[in-house]
Order: sequence, then structure tokens, then C-alpha cells
Amino acid sequence: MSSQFWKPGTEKPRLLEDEEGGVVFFSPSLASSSSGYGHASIEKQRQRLPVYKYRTSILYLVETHATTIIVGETGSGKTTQIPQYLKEAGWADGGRVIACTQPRRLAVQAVASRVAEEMGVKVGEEVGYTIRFEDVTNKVRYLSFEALEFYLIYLCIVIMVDEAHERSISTDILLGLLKKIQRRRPELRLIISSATIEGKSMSAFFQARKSRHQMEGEELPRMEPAILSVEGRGFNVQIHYVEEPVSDYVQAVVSTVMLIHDQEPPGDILVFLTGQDDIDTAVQLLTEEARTNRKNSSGLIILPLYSGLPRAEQELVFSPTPRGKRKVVISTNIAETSLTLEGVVYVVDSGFSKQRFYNPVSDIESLVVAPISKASARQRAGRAGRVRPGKCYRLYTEEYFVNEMSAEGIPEMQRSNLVSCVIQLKALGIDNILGFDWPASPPPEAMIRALEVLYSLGVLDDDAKLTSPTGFQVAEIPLDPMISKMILSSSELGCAEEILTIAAMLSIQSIWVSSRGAQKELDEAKLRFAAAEGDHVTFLNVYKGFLQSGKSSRWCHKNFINYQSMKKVIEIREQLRRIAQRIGIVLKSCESDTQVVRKAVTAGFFANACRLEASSQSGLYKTVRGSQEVYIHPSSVLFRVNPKWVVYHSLVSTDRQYMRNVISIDPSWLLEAAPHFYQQQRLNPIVH
Ligand SMILES: Nc1ncnc2c1ncn2[C@@H]1O[C@H](COP(=O)(O)OP(=O)(O)OP(=O)(O)O)[C@@H](O)[C@H]1O
Repeated sequence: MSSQFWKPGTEKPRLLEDEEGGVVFFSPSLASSSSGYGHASIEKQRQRLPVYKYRTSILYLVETHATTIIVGETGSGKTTQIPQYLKEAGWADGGRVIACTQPRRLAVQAVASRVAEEMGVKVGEEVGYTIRFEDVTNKVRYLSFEALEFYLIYLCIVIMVDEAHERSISTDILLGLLKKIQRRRPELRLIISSATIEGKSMSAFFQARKSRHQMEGEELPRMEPAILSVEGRGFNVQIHYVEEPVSDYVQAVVSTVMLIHDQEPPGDILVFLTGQDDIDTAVQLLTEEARTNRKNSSGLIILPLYSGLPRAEQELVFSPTPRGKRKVVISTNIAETSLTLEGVVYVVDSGFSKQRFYNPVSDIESLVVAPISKASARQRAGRAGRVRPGKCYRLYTEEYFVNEMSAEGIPEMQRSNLVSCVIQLKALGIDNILGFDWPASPPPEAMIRALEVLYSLGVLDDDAKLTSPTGFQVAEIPLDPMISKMILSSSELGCAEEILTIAAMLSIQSIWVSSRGAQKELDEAKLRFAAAEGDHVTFLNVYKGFLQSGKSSRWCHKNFINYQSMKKVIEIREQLRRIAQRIGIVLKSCESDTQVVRKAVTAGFFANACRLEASSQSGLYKTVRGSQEVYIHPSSVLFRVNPKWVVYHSLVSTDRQYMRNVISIDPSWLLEAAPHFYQQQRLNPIVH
């Protein structure tokens, strides 16, 4: 494996909408610090955690085994304590680093602050963290996979992969990579930790390998993994189920929160919903309810939490709740693991989350609201009972939980489009992707589809290697390769300023406020910005209006635009602009030439082209490649307009497959953009 284009010192942040994680670094200078544990009470708290009893065993196993798998209940202290034990035992001496990876950004920051507090140091001094786009430590670089490789090979002595049960694509890539690296660096210790992981299957994965030939006199750890089960848990969490299934979980969340507020003693409430749309709706309904209804409801502080919120807004959830008030945090599963929100006593679990599903046969990936697994339900409940006993209200029946809920989710790798994953591996110099050792193999059809798309995008060459410069540039942009390709094309087409705005807008789930009860007003507001060409050009109108208003929240409110989303768009756009400059994109504006903007969008998203069925009055489209039936989503400005040819950004599945963020195109652009992908005869019947 080689880092073909990464040089230490070059930042290469990654940015995706879903919460991809980072690493908590314990810097080499830790070794000299022992003054930290000033607070006796914190020290006592640490000793009360179940994992404390296992301190010696953990240190022994890590010393003697290359890989240690640690399974322990949520709240038992794995994340915050194990890296500290290792540091105290001298693993960070001599310039070495102990790293702990988390699947979610929010948890990385929170855990680093907590550990710094426990050690009596500041974040960035001895405990650091690094996530895409952010480097608070000033000592640690942004952590892309390339950077990770650098750290793995040269600096880290122990890597702890936390929450391994989540099986995100990043975790699976990391596990495969670590296994590979360990073969070359057998002194590197791995800790795989999780609340629910099937220890045996993970052990089998790490067991099945050839160990390196041992040099004479060299002391190496045992290669077969050790498994340790940490017994005991944090505080008790009482579980409540509904008696009958609920029909509207947003409404059920609102009633449950109000019930807790009316009847239960003080304590904050953490609610799990699925995404920005239903969270915004719940916030709105609760705010109204609190305003109009209850005697006692003035004390509620209602806070949304999802990845599209600006950082400052996200951090509000960690601020202490004022006396006499009750905080209600309404979150996606971004708060599901590793997070301790100190005031939270009650958890309300809707039982759903938004999940990606990909069908390699139809080549359709959609975000679907789907039931969570038992493992997730336990993690959610575990957010109560961290610092005192708590209660969890599950908005599904006990019978459903016991008999129908799946034990664990399907690894993301097996239900996703693998385009981004393939490019990450290629950028790491892993050429034989089909032979890569995954903890769970992805479907071969999905892999082939991904290679095909990347080839058509001009990112991979005939030998499936990254092309130069396109492939390397696309890999440098931390977004879906289709968006990256759109950005690259905009450079040639002279519309990069516009396309960067569009790319930032597409990174946000929605820039509109939730419509519940005000659909007509929302539609009217949209009409003020609507562009006949489609949603992408409409985004440009909104962005322009927002800038002209002086980035005003009142302007947003008046126009049904989500102010927080717009602030995030500005943040992301700025980050993308820096990257674009670095990789040599010509930052030009096309002013109002929307044709070039549409061409640039097509250059990235040609694979998502659809045509209107000639005979269809009903708005039925078919995807050009797979002939799948799709419709324009009602939230699109092109809903009911139904242009003949469109490309879409994403699909959502409800009763039908709906295209979100749609733009009208000329079919001849498809051939221009991807001659290999679209053969002329496929388009001919409709090209007039
Ligand atoms: N910010 C914090 N404030 C107060 N207590 C905290 C904080 N962070 C952690 N703790 C305490 O430390 C305990 C252990 O947390 P830790 O994250 O290490 O557990 P874990 O076993 O890794 O759980 P999980 O699987 O949920 O990540 C918590 O239950 C809580 O009591």
C-alpha cells in the first residue's frame, strides 16, 4: 500500500453529510503529565465505572495480544477509560500515540472534552481530536484516510476502534485496513470495542491471517485475538413500551414529551427521530404545544440536533440546563452512541432512523425511514442512565421489540452504493479492491457498478487506476464523486462559483422549513425563487437572496427558509472553496448563464438521468439505464412541470421512488458527458 499523492502536512479533510468520525488522539507528551487528576470526585466516578475492575486484565491482554476485542454494556466506560489506562501504563511514552476512532463527529469532540476534563488538561494540550475540516489541537492534522495511514504506520501504537457494532462503511474500511497494516507492523495493538458486537465473528476476522515471519530475538504479541467481556453497567434504565403500535410517530413523540414534562420529576429529555424534516416538525409542534396548552410548559427548552446544523447550534445541547427548566433535545441517530448528555434522564425512541438502501440490480440508492435494530434501541436507551437512573420510552410494543426487531443492522457496506468507498480505497493505493479483506463482503454487483460509474466519470482508467489529474482531483474533494466531478467540470465551463453553491446546498438535507400546517405559504415562498430549469438553479436564487439580505434571519423566516441550514451552507461553501482553490479549480462565475450550470450538473450526475414516459400524464419517469419507475418529489420546483429529460440528485422511497433535487437537461449533454455510459441508440427514440 502506498500514499501516492498525500504528503504529510497537506490537509485533506473529508466532508459528507452523514456523520463520519474522526480520532481522539492522545499526544506523545501525555507521558509527563500526572498532575491532571485534581478532582477527587472525578477520580471516584472513574473508579465506579464497571470497566475499572478490568483495568489490569485489559492492560495484560493488550500487552500480550495484537488484537483485543472488548464487549461491554453501554456506559461501562470503554470509550473514556481504556485509552486513559493505556496512557497511564506508559503506552504513550517515547513519542507514540494512542488513538481512538468514533463513527460520529459529534462524539469525537464530546469524548475528547470529557477525557481532557478527567485528566485535568485542556483539549488540544495532551488530548486532542481531529475530524474533517477541524483541527482544534494545532498539533494534529486533519484526519483523512491518507493521514490515518500515516499515523498508523509511523505514530500510533494502539488504535481503538470504538462502537464497532455500528458497521459503518468507514469502520469496515478501517478494520480491513488495520488488519492489513498489522501484518506489516505486528507491534501495533488493536482494540475493537462495542456494546453488542458479536465478539466471535470479529475474532474470526482477525484470526484468519498469515503472520509475518518473526525475526530472531523479536518479541511479538500473539496474533490470535483476545476477547474480554466487561460485566456490569451504568445506572438502571427503566424501559416503557406503548401498548398499541403508534400510527404517527412524530405526533407520538410530542405527546410523550408533554406527558413526561407534566408528570415526571426534573431531568432533560432526549428524543430520537429520523431526520431534519421530522425533527423540525416535532420542534414546531412542541413549541406550539408549549406555548398554547399546558400550565407547566414554559420551562421547556426545545433544541434540534442533526448534522446539517451549524456547529454552534449543535453545541447548545451540551450547555447546562438552567435551574427550573427542562431541555428537550430532538435528534437523529447522531446522538446514539458514545455521547453523554449530563442532564438527560428520559429518552424517547421513535424506533426509526433514516437508512441508506442500495439495489445494485436497479442501480438505485435511496434513503428510507426504516426500523432500527435492537442494538440501536439499546444504545438509544443507554443515553439515559449515564450519570443517574433514567427511563426510556419506546414508541413501539414490547412484542415488536422481542419478536420482530432485528438483532443487528445490516452493515452499511452491504446496503450502499460503493462509489465513494471505492474511490477512498483507490486513493489509498489499494488496487485490488475486489480482493480487499472486508469484515463483511460487499455484494459483487455493487462493486462492479461502482467501478463502472467511476470509469464513466473518468475517475478510473482501463486498468481501474485513478486517472491523472481527474481521478486524483476527485479523490481530493471530500464529497460524493458525482458532486466532485460536477465541480471539476464547472471549472472548464466557467461556472465554479455557482456550482460550489449548489454543492453546498446539496450537502444539506433541506433549506426549507418544515411545512406542517403551512403548505400553501411554503409553496408560495418557493415560487418566489423557483427557476424553470429546476431545483439547482432555484438554490442559486435562494443563495443570492440570502446574501442580498445581509444573511438575515428575518429574511429567512419571511421566506420559509431554514436559517440554520443557510448558515451551514455558507460554512460548507467556504470549506469547499478552499479545497477548490487548492486543487486548481478556476473560480469563475457564469453570471446568469444557467445552461452551463445545467451542463456541469449533468457532467456529474449523468448516471441519474430519467426521461418522462411519452404517454404518461401521471408524471411517470423511467431511469435511462435501469428503466426504473420514478416520480418527481412534491418538494421539487419541477413537481407537476414534468420536463421531458431530467437528472436528479437523490431518491427517496415512500409509496413510490421519488427524485429529490431535479434539474431539466438536454439529452445530448448525456452523450457529451459520458459517451461510454450512454450508447447513442438508447437515447435515440427520445432525442428530437
Ligand atoms: N461528559 C460527561 N459528563 C459526565 N459524565 C460522563 C461524561 N462522559 C462520560 N461520563 C461518564 O462516564 C461513563 C462512561 O462513558 P463511556 O463513554 O466511557 O462509556 P462506554 O462504555 O464507552 O459507553 P458507550 O458504548 O455508550 O460509548 C458514562 O456513563 C458517564 O457516567
